[in-house]
Amino acid sequence: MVPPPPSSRSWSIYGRSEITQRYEILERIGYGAYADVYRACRRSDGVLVALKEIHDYQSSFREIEALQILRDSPNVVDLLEYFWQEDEDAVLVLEFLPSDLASVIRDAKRGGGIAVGEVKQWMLQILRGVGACHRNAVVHRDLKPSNLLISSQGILKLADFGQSRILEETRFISTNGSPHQQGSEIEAWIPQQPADVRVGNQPWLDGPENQNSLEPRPTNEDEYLRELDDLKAKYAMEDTDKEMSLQDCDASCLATCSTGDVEDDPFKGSYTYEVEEVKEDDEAGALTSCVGTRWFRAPELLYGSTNYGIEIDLWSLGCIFAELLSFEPLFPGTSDINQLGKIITVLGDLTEETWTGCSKLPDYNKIFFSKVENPTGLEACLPNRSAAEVNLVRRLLCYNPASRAAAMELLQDRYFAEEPLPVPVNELTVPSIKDGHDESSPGEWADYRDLGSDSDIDEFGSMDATTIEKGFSIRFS
Ligand SMILES: Nc1ncnc2c1ncn2[C@@H]1O[C@H](COP(=O)(O)OP(=O)(O)OP(=O)(O)O)[C@@H](O)[C@H]1O
Repeated sequence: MVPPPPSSRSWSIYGRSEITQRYEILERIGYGAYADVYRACRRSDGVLVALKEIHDYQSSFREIEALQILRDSPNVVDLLEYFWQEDEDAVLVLEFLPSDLASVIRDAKRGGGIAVGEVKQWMLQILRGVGACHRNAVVHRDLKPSNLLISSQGILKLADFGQSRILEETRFISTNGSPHQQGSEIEAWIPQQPADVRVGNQPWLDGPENQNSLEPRPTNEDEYLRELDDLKAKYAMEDTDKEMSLQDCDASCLATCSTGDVEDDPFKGSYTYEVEEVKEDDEAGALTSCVGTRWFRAPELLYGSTNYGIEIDLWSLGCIFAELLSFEPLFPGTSDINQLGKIITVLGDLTEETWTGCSKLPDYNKIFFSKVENPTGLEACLPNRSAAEVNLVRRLLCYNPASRAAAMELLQDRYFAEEPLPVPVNELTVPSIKDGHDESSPGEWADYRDLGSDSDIDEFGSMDATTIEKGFSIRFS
């Protein structure tokens, strides 16, 4: 999504005395779909911080909740405090992290690569950060290189939890219905009570609306297991409802046209999604499929799944690792359909043979791709990389979400124990300049970033659209 021009932004942070008394705001350093981020100096001790002013209630809530849960994780950005008053945007005070993985990749592309020992250390830190999220039942839902921030000492930290969700038990069940075989995650079902770091008087947080979203967590295991049973029953019913209301297609972002739309524009559904960007998860707990930046979005999301879990982060991780190894985005799709096409061209057909149960995905029977006789394969996308490196990426980029290796599992991969060993963190090369999204620094890399977000022009290639019972089907070649 293209953010509003600076002139239409609130800039309200400068008028917030409770903030400006404690922090000197130095400059705006970035913005995203929902937030403006400023570099600031804490008046009491001169420490640099990032002030993230979030313009969306739900994003604020999600980011604060996730960061509280993950507050002791060394590879997750530190939330120092936050300000949130009624009728005002939330402002999060975060540790200031001057660089990010996108800049590491940019510098590698421009100037001769990254040593294998450094690649391994970046990967280890990413895996520890993602592992911490998943152990705590937090699914990030927007992992990409520019959300992996880096301190000047080389410590990499996951940031931007505005799209994150705390998962309930059912989200650890893979979409094909079998329990997820990731032992370490089982204990992580028990969500932790977030520590309270509220600042100031925030009575509205205790009102009924907020009690709803910050539900008290069960405190002991019996209580928790009882809640799981309730949830299972609830989601079982919900899934049946979804099957029956498939033709409404209102929860998916791909080819969501009804027959009525065909007359106007068979691809209106896709365009609509581009404009709407992130849809909300519904109140009953079904997740939206419209999350994350497209290039890093898992195939089940592209096919409209609303019943997914940590596995979508693992797919993103595979794309990030591939980019770290080749300095090029692996699947740079220009539309959701084009994105799926790019994935299938490399990995081969997505069928019941490659992922049992995929035909039940909401949009699976609406989009058909011609059979890919000779998939490109990951090796060809990662030229000059070792078999161990390709294998690491392959363990993440599995069509079947349940087959994707967990972050904690990958930490044990022999790749990290083989020579050359990961370099110590303080020997990593940290780019001194980060490419922001700021208007003042447009250019090649900014364009690169924009391409990854949901934008506009679709490249469909040749296609046939035919009317079917539930709407229409599109066949691409
Ligand atoms: N702790 C931080 N230290 C330094 N810079 C930061 C920090 N947090 C965010 N930024 C900068 O601000 C930019 C926007 O922040 P962030 O990605 O968190 O916002 P967002 O609105 O949620 O973005 P997106 O549209 O990518 O989801 C980031 O790309 C980064 O450059």
